[in-house]
Amino acid sequence: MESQELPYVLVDCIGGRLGVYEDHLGFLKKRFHLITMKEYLENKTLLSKKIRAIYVWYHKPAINEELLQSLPNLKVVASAGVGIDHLDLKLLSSYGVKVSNTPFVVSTDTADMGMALMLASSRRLVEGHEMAVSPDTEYFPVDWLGVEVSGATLGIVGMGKIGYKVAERAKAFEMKILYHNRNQRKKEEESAVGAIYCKKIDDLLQQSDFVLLAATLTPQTHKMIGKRELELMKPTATLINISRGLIVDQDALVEALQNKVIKAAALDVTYPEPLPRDHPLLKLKNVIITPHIGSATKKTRWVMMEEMAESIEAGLAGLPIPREVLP
Ligand SMILES: O=CC(=O)O
Repeated sequence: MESQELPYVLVDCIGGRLGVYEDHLGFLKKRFHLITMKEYLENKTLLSKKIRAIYVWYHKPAINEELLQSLPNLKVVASAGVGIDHLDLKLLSSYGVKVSNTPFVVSTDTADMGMALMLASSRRLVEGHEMAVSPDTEYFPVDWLGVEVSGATLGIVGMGKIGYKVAERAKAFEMKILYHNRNQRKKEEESAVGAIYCKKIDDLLQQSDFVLLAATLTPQTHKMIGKRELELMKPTATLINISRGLIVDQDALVEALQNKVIKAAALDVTYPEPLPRDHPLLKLKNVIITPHIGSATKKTRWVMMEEMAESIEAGLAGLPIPREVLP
């Protein structure tokens, strides 16, 4: 097939680079004619009617009404990952645009990331590494006490696919597992991992040594962890967030960490991302921040890309869209 016959798909640039892995380009370019946002904006008249799909990676490009109005032949938006809080599904549907995501493939890696953050924070891996490689620090390991993960109480907020996978891992660490979720899991699912349901989040917050956030961002969960909730946590507890930054009131978190209301935080997500370089969270020793890399392993990112391509191809062929997200 000639490249001009391939469907035109809009992608964005992130930090001046194409928001697509180098390794994925060969696969994608065989199927699609990729147009960057910059190319599109420079050549709107020629391109607006040609673009039929948008490939959304790391929440980019932002899709608003103005963009939708300018793309009369847009049929599919394929979004990487499970969260779709960056998309206005009703608006997209009103323009006849179908949406897909990649909800299944990200769970294992994101759960691994939750465990990695919990272990890294509790055993002070980042601080320890910095000290161990620093040329002018005297190496004095007896200072480096952490807290135990094995046998501690883990409270999982949001027991969907990712939360449940965290529970499976935590079971191997002999943790006591509490969870809070809109709906209680089936008894057999609870007993398979030894998880105890807390209908009231307060009970979970008061008892947990580690509170791990794996809830979907919705208007109901927006800033659900605020000053009150942080004050309910133990002063020895750590907050881990692998879902979305906006689940937490970040100003309240900064205050709680500065005043030792809680012990520490380990965050794969913040708002905004990245944080401004002078943000107070970046100055705190009891905080670990990673750049939203829950699903960032080579294999998973490849499958995500394949699934997105598959959804675009199906949508453009008028077939049912795998993993379609309905408004
Ligand atoms: O943030 C990542 C995802 O939504 O999968």
